[in-house]
Parts: sequence; C-alpha cells; structure tokens
Amino acid sequence: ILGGRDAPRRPYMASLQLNGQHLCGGFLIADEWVLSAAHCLEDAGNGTFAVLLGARSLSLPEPHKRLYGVRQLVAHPGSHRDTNHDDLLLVQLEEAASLNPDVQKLAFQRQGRDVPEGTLCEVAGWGITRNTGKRPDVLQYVELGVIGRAKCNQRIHHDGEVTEKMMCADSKKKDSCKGDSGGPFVCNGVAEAVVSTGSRVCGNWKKPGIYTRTAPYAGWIDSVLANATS
Ligand SMILES: CC(C)CC(=O)Nc1cccc(-c2cccc(CN)c2)c1
Repeated sequence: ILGGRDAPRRPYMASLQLNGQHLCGGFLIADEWVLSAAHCLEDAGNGTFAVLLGARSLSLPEPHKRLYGVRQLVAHPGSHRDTNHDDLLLVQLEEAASLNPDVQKLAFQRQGRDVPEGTLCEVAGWGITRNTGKRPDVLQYVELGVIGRAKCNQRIHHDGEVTEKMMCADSKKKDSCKGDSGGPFVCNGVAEAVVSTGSRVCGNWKKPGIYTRTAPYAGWIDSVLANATS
C-alpha cells in the first residue's frame, strides 16, 4: 500500500504466504475459504502455500494469529498470467478457521450494480509501501475514491482494458501495490472487489488501480464452495 498508514484491526484480512513469506493479500469469505487473486500463483513453482489469519504484524506474536495449511487452490478458469481477466483465486484451508474478534468473515457484494464514481472505499494489505520495494510489518490501509469505468478506459488511462467485471480506483500517490494483490476493496463494510495486479505500476495517477468486482463471480464462488469436500 502506497500512501497509507498502520491499519486498525481488519479481522477478515489474510496473508497468503509462499515458503513462509508474505506473497499476496486475501480475505476470509467462509469458515475454510479465503478469496484472493489468481496472479498470486504465477511465481509459485512447487513452493508451499499457507494462510496467516488474525494478524496485524507479520512478525510479532499476537493473541489470535494462526497459520493455516492449504487444502486446495482454485484459480478461476478464465484467469491467465498475461491478462487481468477473471483474476480470482479461492484458497481452501486445511481446516475451518477458528473465529474470534481477530478472525472474522467479510461479506462480498453479490448484486450487479456498479459502485458510484467518487465513492470512498478502503484497501488494506502488507504490500510494498514504496516503489523501492520496502515491505511493512504492520498491515497498512488507505482510502481510495472510485473512478468510473468510462474515465478509466480513456486512452491516457487503461485504454479500453477495463471490463464490466472490473472497477477502478484512484492511484495518485495513494494506491495498492506489489503484494496487495488479492486483498479486498471494501466500500461501506462490504468487499466490492479484489485487488488485481493490473498494470503493475503503483502511485501513478495515469494508471488507476484495477480491481476485480466480486458480484459477477458470486455464482462461481458458490459453486466451488458447494462442490468442495472438507
Ligand atoms: C502477484 C505477485 C505474485 C506478483 C506481483 O504482485 N507483481 C506486481 C508487481 C508490481 C506491481 C503489482 C501491483 C499489485 C497490485 C496493485 C498494483 C497497482 N495498483 C500493482 C504487482
């Protein structure tokens, strides 16, 4: 997160870790399921994934911090390493998360209407806080204004790349960045979208952040959760 600050408790936040190191954000949507971004699998090789819940600090001991093994990873079938389409990943935990004040589920938007331009939303994550690559220990968050799709698709911005299954937010100074992928874009207490890598540029007003809307994918999410075994 660029231009943010230490976050207050965000009990739905997950750190998707690869070989013991933070890789991407995510959030708890069901007792044993975390929603994240498919691009987070692209550099995985045959490493070991795990999900950290109940954390604010990645390093310090905290009352409800707990690392969960991963039972399965389900990338959206339409996701590709070289596009932003369908950039969603469902992560099944080895066991149901134990819920407590620091570990809670977050509802995601299921209704298809766009969030109005200018709405102030929030994004949190342990992604880099400077383009030099500085990584935070404590969860960061920032408030970002929604940018309308028509404006976001102008040539100077994303030049027609933003589909109706995506949305955009301000990126002038404050922005999501590397390592924030998969985290929730929260408006009025509901996850409206998931951080997508987008143009891999951070903090440049010409390249608004691109976020994968959840509503178009509610059916896919429900079907994966319904067909999985525990
Ligand atoms: C998905 C990982 C395995 C690789 C990765 O994260 N790359 C990468 C590199 C530079 C910027 C970004 C990035 C992320 C989220 C939002 C934005 C822009 N708002 C950029 C992402």
